[in-house]
Amino acid sequence: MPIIATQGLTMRFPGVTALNDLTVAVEPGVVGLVGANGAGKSTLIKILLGLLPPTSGRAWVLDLDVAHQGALIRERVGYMPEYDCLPPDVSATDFVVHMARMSGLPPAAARERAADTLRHVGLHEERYRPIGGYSTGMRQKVKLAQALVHDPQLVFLDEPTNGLDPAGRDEMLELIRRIGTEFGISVLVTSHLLGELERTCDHVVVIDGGRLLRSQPVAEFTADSGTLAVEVEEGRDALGHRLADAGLSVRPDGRLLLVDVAGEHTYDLIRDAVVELNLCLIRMERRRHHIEEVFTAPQDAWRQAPPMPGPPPPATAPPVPPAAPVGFTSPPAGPPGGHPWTPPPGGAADGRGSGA
Ligand SMILES: Nc1ncnc2c1ncn2[C@@H]1O[C@H](COP(=O)(O)OP(=O)(O)OP(=O)(O)O)[C@@H](O)[C@H]1O
Repeated sequence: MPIIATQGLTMRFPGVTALNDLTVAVEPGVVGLVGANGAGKSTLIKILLGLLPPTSGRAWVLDLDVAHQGALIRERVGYMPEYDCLPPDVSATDFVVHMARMSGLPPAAARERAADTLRHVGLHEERYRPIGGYSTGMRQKVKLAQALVHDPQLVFLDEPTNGLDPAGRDEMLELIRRIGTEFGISVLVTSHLLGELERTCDHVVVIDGGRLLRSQPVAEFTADSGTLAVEVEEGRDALGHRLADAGLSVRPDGRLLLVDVAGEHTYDLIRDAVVELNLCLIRMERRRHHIEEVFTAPQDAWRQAPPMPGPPPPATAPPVPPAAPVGFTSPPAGPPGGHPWTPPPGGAADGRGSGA
């Protein structure tokens, strides 16, 4: 059963469409909801909690209809809002106990659950101090604790890493992961940072301008790219030209060469070229996609790669005419859609680069 499902969900505010015909379903687990600022993430959460009626469309949370069963949804779902209005004069313990009582727990159970939850989020030591003296990271933990205290089936965490330094961010992401794995609570976590969701989530939903861009397991986002990253100690360019001569599609990327895998023989060609050129191979590994590439078409990504310099002319040879290496090193003379170091159709380039 999906934990969340929407069908043609649309939310229009005066002058802005926050959600635009959004249809998506997500299964239990740790789910990332990602989109730029203003993409519609918080609006979706408010609709899912039954707090904001959509302009049109329908939505269900834990099989409950947001239009009629908002109160039941809020009993079973915890919510960590993006912004806080925590009472400064109250301790974390008193605040979280109060929230537990509001959720219907009796006094003793509320105190026990609050102590447990504050310990889980890492606020055990400071729990009796007034919240007004807390750092941003501690305030985020209080918000997280109050979302978890009534033992929900599902939590909505709206930008939980906002305002945190790198160490605080890592700690929060680790906590979120544990909520899903150790406590078995499903999580919907929003972020505008794709990279941090890659480590934390099982599934990612990407929205852009209120529309669904993608909904996919993280493993599919980060599937094998079909590219080998090759690093040699010195002689990157010589190796690149040699591999292109051999008919491989190869381009530079910093210290690396990225080689499209055309079959098992690709490995043999690289090995042979390294040996023939007497180079020191540091690594050769399959590349995985990064989740950020969702926003970058593959051809754009390749265009960002700096064009490879042509091979330096041998000291004794006459200078290479400027036009000669173009077919080998720059895209215009190659096949349509080709890229640096892709040899022209019909096979290898003239071989001037090889063995340089
Ligand atoms: N109550 C409202 N009245 C008018 N416009 C609103 C209202 N709430 C949200 N919006 C608009 O709807 C769009 C989506 O806002 P929303 O807060 O859902 O985005 P978000 O993805 O959560 O962004 P952020 O990451 O900045 O929090 C924005 O253009 C926002 O200005």
